[in-house]
Amino acid sequence: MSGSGRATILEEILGRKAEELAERRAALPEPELRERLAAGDAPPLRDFMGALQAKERQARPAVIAEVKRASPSAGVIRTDFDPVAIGTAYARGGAAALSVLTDRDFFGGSDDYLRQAREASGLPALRKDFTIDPYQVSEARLLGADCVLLIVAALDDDTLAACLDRAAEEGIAALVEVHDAAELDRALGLGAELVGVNNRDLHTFETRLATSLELADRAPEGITLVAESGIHSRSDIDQLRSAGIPAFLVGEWFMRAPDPGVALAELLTG
Ligand SMILES: O=C(O)c1ccccc1NCC(=O)[C@H](O)[C@H](O)COP(=O)(O)O
Repeated sequence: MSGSGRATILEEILGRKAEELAERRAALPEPELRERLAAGDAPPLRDFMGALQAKERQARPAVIAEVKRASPSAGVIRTDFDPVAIGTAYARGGAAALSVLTDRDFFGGSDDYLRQAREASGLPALRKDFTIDPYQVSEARLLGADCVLLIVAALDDDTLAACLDRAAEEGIAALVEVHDAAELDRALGLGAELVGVNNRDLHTFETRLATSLELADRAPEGITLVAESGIHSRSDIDQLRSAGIPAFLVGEWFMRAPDPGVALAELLTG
């Protein structure tokens, strides 16, 4: 609970996520989930990390383009929401990878949007959701995700370590999201290799590009950093790149554009 005694939005989301997890486990118990994976029921994996690094080698910013219908901070963002059209547009516009919101209650997302956008784009995809248990990592793999989001502020060290282990076991990447130096140190201490710095304070919704700029200096060589949230322009990207950040996660800017693929291409070409 926050200092004011009222639950913050992150606490609210995590409370609902625990209920949803119980519902999902009842519908597909973990042993069955893992049997389905062992039987090869998941789509073939795509190399998420490789896609970010390939763009790095080509000296172009690697953009993870987000498929997001709504958010707690902005409400409904896109009314003509078509994940197939958006995924196709992002592939055409030069995305390195997709991020697809699957949380239904707070972001209007769906597991189907992940399947559909990934299939239409041919790109590796991050399942953007609130992971609180290794079950969801295996579930993400079954849905076809190539990467899962692990938000440090939402996890204690044991659970974060268990989720990272499960991601390694399933062969999928983990984007470990931090917002301050203490969270970055925790992520690195547990061996995270792909680290997202969220410029959005998940308690207040304020976005500050400076968050990524400040934390970039603290990340050692060999860590792939992704700046997330509040990125709107080529000059934002150039500023972040000059601090050594090679990859960028952009949602709302593209989702509000008439053609998200054109908005992405414009961001890439400046
Ligand atoms: O966006 C929100 O309102 C939000 C609220 C609570 C938890 C997470 C939230 N957003 C997730 C994200 O971090 C963004 O979708 C992502 O980084 C893209 O940000 P943007 O380009 O600003 O849409």
